[in-house]
Amino acid sequence: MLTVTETALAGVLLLEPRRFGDHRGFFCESWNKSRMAEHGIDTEFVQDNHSLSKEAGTVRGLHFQSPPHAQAKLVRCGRGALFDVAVDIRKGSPTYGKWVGYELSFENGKQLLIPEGFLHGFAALTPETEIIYKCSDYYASECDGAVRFDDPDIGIDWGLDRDPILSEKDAAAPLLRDFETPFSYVD
Ligand SMILES: Cc1cn([C@H]2C[C@H](O)[C@@H](COP(=O)(O)OP(=O)(O)O[C@H]3O[C@H](C)C(=O)[C@H](O)[C@H]3O)O2)c(=O)[nH]c1=O
Repeated sequence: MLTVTETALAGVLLLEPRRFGDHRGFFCESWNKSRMAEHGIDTEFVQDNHSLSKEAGTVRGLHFQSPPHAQAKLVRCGRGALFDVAVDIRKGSPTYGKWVGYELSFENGKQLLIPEGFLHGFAALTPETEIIYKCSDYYASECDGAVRFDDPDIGIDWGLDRDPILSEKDAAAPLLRDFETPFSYVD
């Protein structure tokens, strides 16, 4: 009912809930607390987010919320397709500054679990891309933080074939080297 795949970043997981297809379409339990616990995932989610990116090439990120309102996220694509990215920013982590990215789409039904201590961002790959994601803490604007999506020290390959559409906040975000991460790695 749920396939969980580890990634190159410990704690970042790729999830594929089973879809029951029939002549009408499909049914899928997109999130099941007990099923997640069977895979050792006990993240408590408190807020669902949903955004629409009208144009392909829209990039939102790289964002985080600092403690005491750090957020883990469970991300999926409600419509269209997106390239979802997580970056490890835990001081002392063996994978500090490293990233992983996966195509999440309505078609493939894949989800990405991103723990606290990681940046999150995505690029819309199609027009009218909708992202839907669970957060483990509430929005706290005073804890909102960002790093530039095109930080050369991180080196994300977004697969964009055009200049990205960014918010003013994202266009003005600092580089990783210019900011003190609020997260520390715990082995
Ligand atoms: C995130 C958030 C935003 N807002 C309000 C604040 C702004 O007035 C408006 C747009 O916010 P923002 O431009 O930060 O939205 P995104 O650029 O999509 O940011 C999100 O995109 C990346 C990919 C993330 O992972 C984060 O959840 C979040 O940073 O929604 C809220 O009211 N609650 C919220 O939880």
